[in-house]
Amino acid sequence: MSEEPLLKVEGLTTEFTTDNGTLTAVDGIDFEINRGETLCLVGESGSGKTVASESITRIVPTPPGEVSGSVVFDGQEITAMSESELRGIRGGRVAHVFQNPQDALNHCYTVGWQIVEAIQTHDPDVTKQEARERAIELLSDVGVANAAARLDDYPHEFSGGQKQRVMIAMALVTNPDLLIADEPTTALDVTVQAQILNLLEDIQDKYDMSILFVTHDLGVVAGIADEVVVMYAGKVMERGGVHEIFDNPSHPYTRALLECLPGKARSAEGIPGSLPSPINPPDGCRFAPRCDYAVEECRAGDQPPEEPLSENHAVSCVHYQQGYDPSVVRGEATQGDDATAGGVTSD
Ligand SMILES: Nc1ncnc2c1ncn2[C@@H]1O[C@H](COP(=O)(O)OP(=O)(O)OP(=O)(O)O)[C@@H](O)[C@H]1O
Ligand code: NI
Repeated sequence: MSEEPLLKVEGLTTEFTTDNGTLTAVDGIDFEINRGETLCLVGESGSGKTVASESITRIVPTPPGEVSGSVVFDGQEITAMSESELRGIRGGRVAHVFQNPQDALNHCYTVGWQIVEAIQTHDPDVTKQEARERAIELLSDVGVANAAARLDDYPHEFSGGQKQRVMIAMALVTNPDLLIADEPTTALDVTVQAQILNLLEDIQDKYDMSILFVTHDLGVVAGIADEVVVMYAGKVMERGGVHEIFDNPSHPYTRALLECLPGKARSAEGIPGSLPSPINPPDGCRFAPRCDYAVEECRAGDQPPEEPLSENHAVSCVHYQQGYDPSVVRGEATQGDDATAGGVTSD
């Protein structure tokens, strides 16, 4: 019998009431995160990754947002919890790290003061002295050199990468089971990015956490993910283990994202076209309007059901359904087929 996942999300849907109508940012997505594992939620800007990750503990603003579906965290249905019960989980067993550490740190207080404050808020029985010692330990754990001395420095005395380390230290205060990191390296330069990714891997082991890593950059996914969920316009396009996704990318959207990585065919321009309106999404596969391989069936009904490709790999694409030929979307020439794979745009 396999161990129950730490997080099990089913039919997660988040809608916003706007002046122009109801905007569905996340439209019935499912995923699971196993203990000690990292799941990457990846997709272009506006796909609904942030909203999905913030809907788990409902830190998404409600209203105007409304979250539905099931979120089971460590065996407990948390969607049914009251605001006050949820507060115990957020910033506790589930911690968040965001893209811009400067927005989250208070400029007026030393970094040490802020960590001590977080420690004492979490556990009022901890003395100031104990909290300071713990803060030094945390800062060392996240790789801040001379942690004891740096405690009395203000945020502006830290570089961007160091500030992100401080934010990670703050997230670790409660010894969370799940760390949700939303584009934590996007604002950093490439070398620092790599250091922060390594840090996350190190502390994941030390603190025995699961990580939900949100990014628009498939390039960072390979190094950190165990599992990958590719999102587009509020829906899941493809999911699988990191090897399945990189060695056998199957949805035209995933394949297009890979083509946009540095050094690849579309690295300069990105995927042509733009996301559909989340207020009035197209019928059929959400990606069909931008897909080189869309046929009539791709433009009708709902998002196609996920077709299993292997034990840990599934794709929501008509071309993988029975009666269709997936080689068309995979750029593999089919025998006796004169249609050019890689091809014809239908609009
Ligand atoms: N508070 C809100 N009110 C109304 N619409 C919102 C709100 N927050 C997000 N949205 C909309 O929800 C959709 C998904 O946004 P989200 O921020 O989750 O995308 P994302 O995948 O995280 O993109 P990025 O890579 O840019 O961070 C977008 O269309 C966005 O405009
Ligand atoms: Ni986002």
